[in-house]
Parts: sequence; C-alpha cells; structure tokens
Amino acid sequence: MTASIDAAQQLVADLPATAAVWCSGLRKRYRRQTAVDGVSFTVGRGEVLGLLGPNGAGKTTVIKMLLGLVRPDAGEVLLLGRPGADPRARARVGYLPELFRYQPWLTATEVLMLHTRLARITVPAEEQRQCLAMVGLADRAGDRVGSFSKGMQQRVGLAVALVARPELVILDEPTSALDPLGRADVRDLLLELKERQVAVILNSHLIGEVERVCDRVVILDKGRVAADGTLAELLGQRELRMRLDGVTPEARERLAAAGRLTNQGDAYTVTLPPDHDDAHVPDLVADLAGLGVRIHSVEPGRISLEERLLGILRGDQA
Ligand SMILES: Nc1ncnc2c1ncn2[C@@H]1O[C@H](COP(=O)(O)OP(=O)(O)OP(=O)(O)O)[C@@H](O)[C@H]1O
Repeated sequence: MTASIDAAQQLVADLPATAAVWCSGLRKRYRRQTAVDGVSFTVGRGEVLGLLGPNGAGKTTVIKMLLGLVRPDAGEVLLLGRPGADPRARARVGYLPELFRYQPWLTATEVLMLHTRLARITVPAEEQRQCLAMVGLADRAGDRVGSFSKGMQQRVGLAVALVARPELVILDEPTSALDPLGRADVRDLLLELKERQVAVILNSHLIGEVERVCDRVVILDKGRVAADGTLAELLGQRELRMRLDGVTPEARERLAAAGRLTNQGDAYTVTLPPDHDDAHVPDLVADLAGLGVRIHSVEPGRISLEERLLGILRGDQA
C-alpha cells in the first residue's frame, strides 16, 4: 500500500510543471462585434508575457476571460494548473484592472486588508506595509485613497495585485497613469517578480517597456493572435546599417541582393534574411568597395519590437 502511494507521489512529482496560464480557442462576440476570435497561448511559470496590439484588438477581453470576469462563447482556461473558475486558482492570481477604482473612504492599508480577506489569505501587517513601500506609498499608507492622485491610486492597485503572494500577476496597462519615475519603478518591480518566479501578463502600449521586461510577446490583431514568440524569435531579423556615397545602380543591385533595402540620403539599411550568414558581410563590403562605393560606416543592428509590431500589423512578411 505504502509502496503504491510512494509510486503515485513520484508520478505526480515527475509530471512537468503546469503552466501559469493555458488558454485555448477563446472566443467572444458582443452583438455583431467579434472581440476575440480563437485565441490560444501559454504562459510558463515565472515567465513575463507582453500582450500587445492596437486599440480594440481584444487584449482586455482576453484578460477578462482568463480571470472569469467575462464569459467566453467558446474556449478553455487553466490557471496554475486548475480550471480558471476554481477559487483555489483565483486566490493565487493578482490583477490590476485597466480601469481601477478603490473605495475612496478606506486608507491604503485598509484597502490591502480588505483584499487579503477577500482572497482568504493571512498576510502579516509588516508584509502589507512592505507591499505599499514597494509601490512607493510607504508615507501615504494611513491616508484615504479618495485623497490620492490618479497615479497614486494606480500604485494602490499594484499593491492590491501583489499583496496576496500571487503566483501569477495580470496587469492591464499598469503604467497608464504613472509619471516616468513611476514607470521605471514598475519596470524594477516586474524584474523583481521575474526573479521570484512569479508569472506576469503585461498589457501595455508602451512597447519599450515590454521589450525591456518581457520574455515572450503575444500580438493580438482584430481578435486573433497575429504573432506569438520569444523576443529572440520575433526580433531575430537583423539589419546592416550603412552610410555610403557614390552608390551606382550596380551597387544598389548588390545591396538589394543581400536583403530588403531601404535608404534615405546616404543612410542605407539592409534587412537581412533569417538564414543570413555573418560571414557574407565582408564579401558585401568588398563588393561595394570594388564597385567604387565610399563606405563611411557599417553597423550591425536588430529591428526594435516597435518596428516588428508595426510590420506585423501592416502585414509585412517576416
Ligand atoms: N462590454 C462590451 N460590450 C460591447 N463591446 C465590447 C465590450 N467590451 C469590449 N467590446 C469590444 O470588443 C473589442 C475588443 O475590446 P478590448 O477592450 O478587448 O480591446 P483592447 O485590445 O483591450 O483595446 P485597448 O487597447 O483600446 O484597451 C472592441 O471592438 C470593443 O468595442
């Protein structure tokens, strides 16, 4: 008997760790408007996922379906290995909504106490204080939230999302009301969560922010997944940026043979194909010199997430 229990425990221990989020085939229509149309993705434990896409792409609707705040027309959700509707899973998830509003008559400390009680988790007062300090509200803990600026209320929302020791945090535009210093604070906070192996979904229009902290990105467009991959996969395309003069039609042809060519004045950019071999760069430079081109600089580069996002949304080929 004991042997079979041991074997069963070993079997469970050997199972691969469940994902923080797994969703498949999520769909939602509002009257004649399709908001989300067959969205599937996974977020690993401790992974920071950026959710990007234009206004109305369906990002908030996806987030609300993950959290059970909007009922999907189709599709399934698992949070931390349990069905999305299971209260045991939800208690381990922190959430900052896009439109945040907290009870104005409560102090910041009382808002946190209320949320830990709702999550049915005991968090020592000292830890709650640390949580407020982490979002820069240590000095305002005893003040009523109704007297806070919008940015300060968003910081309260971040503390609420973090206070119950979540294993997954979902942040819907967490820096929309924050000043540049506040944005930098959130960036540090996300990196700290990553270190603590807390999984994060970050919906943000601030692409630089996403590029700095996210491991992976899902791009939504018109309710569908337009791209899903690690930053390395999405930004794998590299470029050669050159300053040239004396570019003859033959030299231009040679540049275009190396990749997609754009130019403005004396600045030439070749977007290299995915199978490009770095060993070919000296050949290109030698050929250009042989064709009489004066080469002032050659700089390797990588496209930014913003350029990639715009390319995907405009339907450019990778
Ligand atoms: N409660 C609702 N009733 C009707 N339509 C809705 C509702 N919520 C969202 N929609 C529609 O669903 C689509 C997706 O909206 P959603 O808020 O998910 O987009 P989003 O990507 O989060 O946009 P944004 O970047 O502007 O916040 C939009 O066309 C929107 O009008």
